[in-house]
Formats: sequence, C-alpha cells, structure tokens
Amino acid sequence: MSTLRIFNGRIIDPANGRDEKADLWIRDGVIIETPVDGTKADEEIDAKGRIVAPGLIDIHVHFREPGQSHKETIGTGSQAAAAGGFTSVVCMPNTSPAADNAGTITLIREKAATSSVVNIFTTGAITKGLAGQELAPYNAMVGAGIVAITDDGHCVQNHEVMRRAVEYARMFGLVVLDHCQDYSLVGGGVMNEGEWSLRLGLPGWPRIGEEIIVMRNILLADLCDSPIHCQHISSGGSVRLIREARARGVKISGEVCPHHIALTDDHLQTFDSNYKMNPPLRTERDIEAIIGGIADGTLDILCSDHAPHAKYEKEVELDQAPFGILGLETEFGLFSDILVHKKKAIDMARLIELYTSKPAKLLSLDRGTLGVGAQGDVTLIDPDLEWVYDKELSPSLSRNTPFHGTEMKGRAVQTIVAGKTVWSL
Ligand SMILES: NC(=O)N[C@@H](CC(=O)O)C(=O)O
Ligand SMILES: [Zn+2]
Ligand SMILES: [Zn+2]
Repeated sequence: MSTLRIFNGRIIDPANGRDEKADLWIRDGVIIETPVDGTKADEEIDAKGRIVAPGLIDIHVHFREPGQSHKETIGTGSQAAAAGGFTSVVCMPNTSPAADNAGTITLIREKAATSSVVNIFTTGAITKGLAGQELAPYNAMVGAGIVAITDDGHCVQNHEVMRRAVEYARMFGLVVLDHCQDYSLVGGGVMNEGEWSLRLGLPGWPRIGEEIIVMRNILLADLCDSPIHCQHISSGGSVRLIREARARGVKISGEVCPHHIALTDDHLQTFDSNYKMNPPLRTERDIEAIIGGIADGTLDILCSDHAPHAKYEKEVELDQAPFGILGLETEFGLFSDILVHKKKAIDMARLIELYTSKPAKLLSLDRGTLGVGAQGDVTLIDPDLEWVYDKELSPSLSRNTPFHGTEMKGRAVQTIVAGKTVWSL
C-alpha cells in the first residue's frame, strides 16, 4: 500500500463545488478521505501557493500512431501532455490506417497501455476511412473502448449520412464530434478569407464554410435529439449560432483552441507555416466573439488540437504545407494568460472547470473530479507563474509551433496520474 498526501494547497474541484485549503490524500492510485487517525503518508508534496486541481483533460489531440510515428508517437505525445499539465487526452482517429474499426482501436489502446504516461482515450471514425460515405461499425468500436466518434481532419458532407450517423450514435449514447468545414465553400482555402488573403494572394477559407456546418449540426442535433459537439470553433458567427441554439435547449456544444484567440490572420504575412492550421486564424472581431462565448458559457470546452507535423513537411510553400500546430504544452498557459489575467473573461476556477468536469461530463469520462473513490489524477498549478515557452525543450517529436518564445502567466507545475508524478517543472 502506498499513500500520497498533498498539503498546503488550494483545492479547486469544480465537479464537487469545492474551493478551499485542504489536504488531498491518494492511496494506491485512488483518492481517499483524509485520515483522522494520524496516518503517515509514504510521500508528501508541499503545494504551498499552488492550486490542487483534478488532472486536466484535453479532448482533441492527434498522436500519429499508427502510421506517422515520425511526427509523434503515443509515448512522446503523452509526455507533451504531461508537460502541459494534462493527465487525460482524447485522440483523434485520423491515423494511418484510420481508427475506423475495432482492431485499430485495440492496437492504439494496447500501445497506450505500454507507452503512455497519461490516460489515453480513443475516438472512432464516423465513416469508414474518414471518407464521408459509409458508417463505421460503432457497435464494435464501442466494444473496443471508444468514447466518441468524429471524422476530424475531414467533415461528412452528405447530410443524410450525417443524420444516420447521429441516429446510430444515439443508440450507444455516443457524442458526435464534428470538424465543421463545407468543402464546396472552402475549396482549396489555406487561410481566412479577408483582407490578408487578398493581399497575400492566397486562397481564402471563409467563415461561412464553418458556420454552415455548425448550422447543419444544430438542425441535426435538434431533429435527432442527440448531442453534436463542434470542434475547434474559429468564427464569431459560429458562436452566435451555438448560443441561440443552446438557449432553445438544443444539444449542441463547441470547443476553443488557444491559437484561435491568441493570433490573427495577419501573421500569415510572414509566410510561416506555423501559422497555418485548420480552421484558420481569423480576426480580432472573431476573437472577441469567441472570448464572449467562453465568458457566457456558450463555449465550455477548451482543447489544443495538438497536431504535430515534421519539419520537412512544414518547410514548404505555404499552400503546400499541412495544416496544424502543436498545442499541449502551451494551451493552459495561453488560456490562463489571455482569459484569466489579461481579458478577465473568466476566473481560474472556471478555467479549471472548462478543462476538467466539463469535458468529463461531455464524454462521460470517469475523470475530472477529486471526489473520494476517483482515480488520483491531479494537476498542480501556479496561477501567477510567468514563463516563456521554449520549443527546443519539448518532448514532442515535432516542433511546429508559433508560440516559441511566447510569454505567458499561469502554468501547470506538476502532473500526477493515479498518484504517481509523471512530470514536474
Ligand atoms: N487542425 C489541423 O490543422 N490539423 C489536424 C486535423 C484537424 O484537426 O482538422 C491534423 O491532423 O493535422
Ligand atoms: Zn479538425
Ligand atoms: Zn484536430
């Protein structure tokens, strides 16, 4: 038997409505009641000046196993997660082959069991090969342990196929996660359609290409009375649509990645492909609308969309480069810096809620709580620590981030999974 006592810290546990100074005890990887009989712990952590939070959860990451392990493995991705304060991640199915069958999902889960330092949850594809045509076998994939379905990286264009996907997913209580992109409107767009795409002569990716699918999803979630979650919202218009639908009780939700509120499309004038991601960076007005949506609860999930790509893949002409950037190590710091410290849109307790109990509830994960009996996943946070990100120190196999050298305020300083420290500053 092994016991851990974390003392002197401020426990913020939104799932249980707690915000107080107290000890946290973990025995054999599970949270226990604070002993009253003078029990001595085998290990003690002094959390003075720190927040003791449930382990952070990121429901949108791309680890590249199987198929593209030169970009990231489950092992290296999990280390990047731990270094960002994350104890749980949800992996997207756009691996090679795609995670559209029980065999591939089992392979990913077995790989995770032997190489990951954090909890790995998997998703299955909505359609076979992410091709948008035929539904994947949800029953078998649920049996293999998926927590949601998504075609992320792709978007089901045929609304009838999507309707059947939502109806089929409802039978298993699965949430459908959707990468919202209308192919006919977006075409070969590589950056936000606007003044800068015009000036730079680059094909535009218009907001309406996202909004029209967000609207489609609202209509389908309403029709099927089953949840659809819109991934990586980039447009202010999407926020208005989701707000109005949620007010009517539609089971629609949306998530935000830090780059969509930290950066604008004018950065593309450098032609640096580390500013190229899908959906693209937009404008100050979108940023304001998205932050407003986070502040009023319209958008209540935060994530990274951690999308590693090798240097040689990114170092090509902008329109040829793959979409996507790293995110696990910088997301908490960026959101803390922007949302809590600079814009004062939310407080630290709410930020923790958006990274713990909210994602756990959306995907029915038995995580995101410090309640007695829960797995002892804990993130220690220094809410006021000022720090600078150095990508060269990253455990990720890739380096595609625009945040090298960025100053931030607020950082996870220790990551504990099932009572075991897997990373500390
Ligand atoms: N976001 C990205 O720009 N890229 C993602 C795919 C995705 O999330 O759509 C990737 O897998 O590289
Ligand atoms: Zn996507
Ligand atoms: Zn993604």
